Amino acid sequence: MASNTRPSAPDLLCTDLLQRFQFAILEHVTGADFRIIGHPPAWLFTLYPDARNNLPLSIDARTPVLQNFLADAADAWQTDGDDIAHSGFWSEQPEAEEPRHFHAMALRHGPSRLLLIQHSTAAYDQQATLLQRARDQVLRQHEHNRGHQRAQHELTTKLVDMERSRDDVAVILQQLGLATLLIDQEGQVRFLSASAARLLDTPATGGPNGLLWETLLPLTKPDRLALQSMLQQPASRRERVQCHVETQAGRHLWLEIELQDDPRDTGTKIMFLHDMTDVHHLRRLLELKAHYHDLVGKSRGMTQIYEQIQDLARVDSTVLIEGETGTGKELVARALHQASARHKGPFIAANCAGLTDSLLGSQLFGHKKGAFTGAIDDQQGLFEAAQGGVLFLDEIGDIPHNVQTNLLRVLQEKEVTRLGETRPRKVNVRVLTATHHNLSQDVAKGTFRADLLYRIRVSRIQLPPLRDRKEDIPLLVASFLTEGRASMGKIIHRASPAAMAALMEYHWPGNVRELKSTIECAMIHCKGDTLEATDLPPELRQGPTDSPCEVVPHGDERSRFVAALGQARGNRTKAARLLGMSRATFYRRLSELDLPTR
Ligand SMILES: Nc1ncnc2c1ncn2[C@@H]1O[C@H](COP(=O)(O)OP(=O)(O)OP(=O)(O)O)[C@@H](O)[C@H]1O
Repeated sequence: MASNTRPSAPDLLCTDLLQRFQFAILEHVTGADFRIIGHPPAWLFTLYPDARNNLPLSIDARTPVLQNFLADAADAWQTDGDDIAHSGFWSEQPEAEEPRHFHAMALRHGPSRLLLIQHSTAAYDQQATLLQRARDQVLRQHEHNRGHQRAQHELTTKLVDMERSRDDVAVILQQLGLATLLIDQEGQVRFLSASAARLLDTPATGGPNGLLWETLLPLTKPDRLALQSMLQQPASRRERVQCHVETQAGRHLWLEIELQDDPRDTGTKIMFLHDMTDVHHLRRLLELKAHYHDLVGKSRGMTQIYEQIQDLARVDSTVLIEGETGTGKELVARALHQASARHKGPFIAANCAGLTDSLLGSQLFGHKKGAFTGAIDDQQGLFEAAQGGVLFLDEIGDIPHNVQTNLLRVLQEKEVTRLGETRPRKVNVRVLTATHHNLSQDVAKGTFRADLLYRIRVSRIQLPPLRDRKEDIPLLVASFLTEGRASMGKIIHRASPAAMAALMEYHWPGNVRELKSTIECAMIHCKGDTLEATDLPPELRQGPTDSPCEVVPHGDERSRFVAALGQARGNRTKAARLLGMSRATFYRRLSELDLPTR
């Protein structure tokens, strides 16, 4: 075990708690060198066997994601605030072992630059489940917190042995440094330890002061009821109660409250307050920053998008989502739907590109039987289908003029009239739209109605291209490897440092969609458990290659399209995927390039 532990008294509980969570705590020394704080978990030595003897521990290409993360960590260490940098989840598979999943956080603690690495015990490809489980795990692990149990044992023994006055109890509680209250049968606070007073931003009280615990602890009603009910339970059936408290100084705390009987008088209860606020914040940060619904990314650009989505989820306005092809516009629309009060209603996506006036009109607004040739039945449109939910209109810049006029009317009146009918029907639908066009320019050119633009652009979200947020690439790669593992059944856990460098270097004109198809393609050709640079398409590599990976050659755009169609044997969906673009964009470019769309 590492010998240079630094157990300063106030940090002991915290360090112990982090270790309970399987955190390895490293302090930055210089460059990639770190000093291990406390007792490192055994898994650290499976990653860095030499750390057992050769301190300091040097982070290197054995953990490429972690090595990569050091650049982000350096930024977080430089700030004076409470910035925490998150690596997101990644996997390592030490020789002859099951894959293990990790995430790391970098933060400053006074002058110390800390790197916390956590071994995540659940499968990281089920992050949502993991977060829920992690929370349960927090509770379970905390339950077994040895330091705390020792303290409680010591307390109980002393109470039984000594049978002294309450003053003695108070002295012991005080010395143990735990946040505790003693409450009598009437619910009055008989004692409040200095730690508890500090935690609650209230003066300590060594003796009875007539204050009820409900007054001292400003809990929400459900939390108060839960605690009251726990007070009635026999000791064997009591569980910890999780509570949120806003202190007198306005601080928000997340506590777990544990109740014990005073061994000399079971009418008196000892309340232990466990402060879980940091853990709560860390988890929230982790949850908020590394991914949001199905969106992956922890760059500043993406975290700002997550915040925007959260804000816009609270209102019901139309939103225009702008961004290059493959930047995740549809995922943003889906996240907005999921985060909003309409999440129980439907999410209907319609692509407006490449459809004629009447087809798109009938698709959106519905039609009456006989309204046009082929209208063999009454048919509701997508507006009606999205009733109570969200209608996402992709490629809104491509809708024909006639449909623009009808759409404007629906947005204004909140009612649709099916083609061939005169009776309008009320609709309650939130409309989200997306485009890669510059709609202001389309308005200037006269191809898009200005009044419709103002209607749909009440709020806007602008997605950054991938080349402007390359720090998201390792996280996206990890996420696509996970998806690929599930769908292809190939156990590939990581990209080699050289492959990762090539992925970071490339300019990604097709953005995240192109990255995703690149990883899928590379996984097909990968022979081992690590993606190598040679598994990547040639445009990402330097020098010639004999990789059999299916790729589209460089050259002018028309030849690239022709080559892609050839490779895909005329299958347009496959050709679009090879070029890293959506079908809609592919069809649009085909007609712009004067290539057959059928
Ligand atoms: N931030 C992201 N995290 C994870 N996957 C992403 C992200 N952004 C895009 N993707 C993936 O890339 C692909 C394209 O995403 P999406 O269809 O949302 O892009 P788009 O901007 O709407 O594209 P287009 O303009 O071509 O229709 C999808 O497979 C999606 O899952």
